[in-house]
Amino acid sequence: MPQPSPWQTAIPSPSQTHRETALSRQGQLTKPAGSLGRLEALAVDLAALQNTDTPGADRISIAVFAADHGVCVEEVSAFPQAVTGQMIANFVAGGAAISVMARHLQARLEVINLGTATPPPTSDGVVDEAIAAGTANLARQAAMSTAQLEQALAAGDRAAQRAADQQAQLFIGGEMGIGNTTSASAVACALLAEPALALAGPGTGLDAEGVSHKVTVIERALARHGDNREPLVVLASLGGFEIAALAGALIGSAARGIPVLVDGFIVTVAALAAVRLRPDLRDWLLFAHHSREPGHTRLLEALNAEPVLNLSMRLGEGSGAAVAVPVIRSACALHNGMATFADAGVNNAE
Ligand SMILES: O=C(O)c1ccc[n+]([C@@H]2O[C@H](COP(=O)([O-])O)[C@@H](O)[C@H]2O)c1
Ligand SMILES: Cc1cc2nc[nH]c2cc1C
Repeated sequence: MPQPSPWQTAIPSPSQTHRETALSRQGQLTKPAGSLGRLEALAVDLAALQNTDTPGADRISIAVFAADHGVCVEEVSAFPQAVTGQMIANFVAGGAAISVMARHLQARLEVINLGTATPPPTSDGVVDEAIAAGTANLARQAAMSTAQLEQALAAGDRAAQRAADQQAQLFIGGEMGIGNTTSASAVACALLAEPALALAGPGTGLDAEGVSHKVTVIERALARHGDNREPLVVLASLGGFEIAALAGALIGSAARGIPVLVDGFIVTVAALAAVRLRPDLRDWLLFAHHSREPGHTRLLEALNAEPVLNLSMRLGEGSGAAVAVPVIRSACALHNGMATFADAGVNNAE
């Protein structure tokens, strides 16, 4: 009997008992009901997901998935492709935004190389999951084979297993890949049956002319792909290794009972593909921030997601999710530490 693929494993249901206990506690804490706004719902969601009365986000696992994209030959990015490999080295050297945030949060950071066109200047400390030296040019052919897609999904699942081994209370997936907003936009267009114009944006910083060229490249890819919306077919045809690995990591985290804090545009596309594949994943996703990349608004709406922050960030790497962690920690500290009306001898509303 062939082994089931990792993304086929069961995803548990959040604990209804802990949700109810947490909701009841929120109603007894010394504050007018609802006055902590979204912080209340965040604490209640985490209590249900973590199967506990005392939710927390002290132990965080961040995995940054990096890969190159064949579609870069179509000149769809403001930056050269070599930056992907160079940034991998910067992530492990500690100089990237996500490296700083991981230290700041005392989170575990791992950097996973799914395959770059130019090898990183150093691979010390990088998890090597290289599949190929980047995907094929999705404007002209399928980005990857189904075997490569399975490899990427499995690499993501292994990252989720390492997070579980560390007893992570929260998983953050980040990404890095020059050209990946073209791939992510194309995947989103195929899944949502939207035109390229609705989802393509500047990415790392294209001007208006650059964005129109990117739209024509995505239109070509969509015409080649046809109207198949099956998530695995869409990922193989239009995706990237890091996007597919993220989809595997999100499903793998949920399957192991670890809630996920979703980052920006590219991670949200991976989340959309993963939710289409496994609808029960949706319960396990908290949305960290609203990216400046214009297509993110449509994606958040498709996932019925209300992100915690909107700071006009558009960096990727998991940086927006990392910046939202102090808010999540605040929600948990308040939930766990506040006195109840009864404890404090404060009168509740009539
Ligand atoms: O996360 C986001 O919302 C986001 C929005 C725009 C760009 N990025 C990052 O920029 C890179 C892709 O941009 P581009 O223009 O090369 O397609 C990639 O490494 C992403 O991490 C990330
Ligand atoms: C420098 C740089 C850093 C990044 N981090 C994520 N995407 C990126 C793209 C560029 C260009």
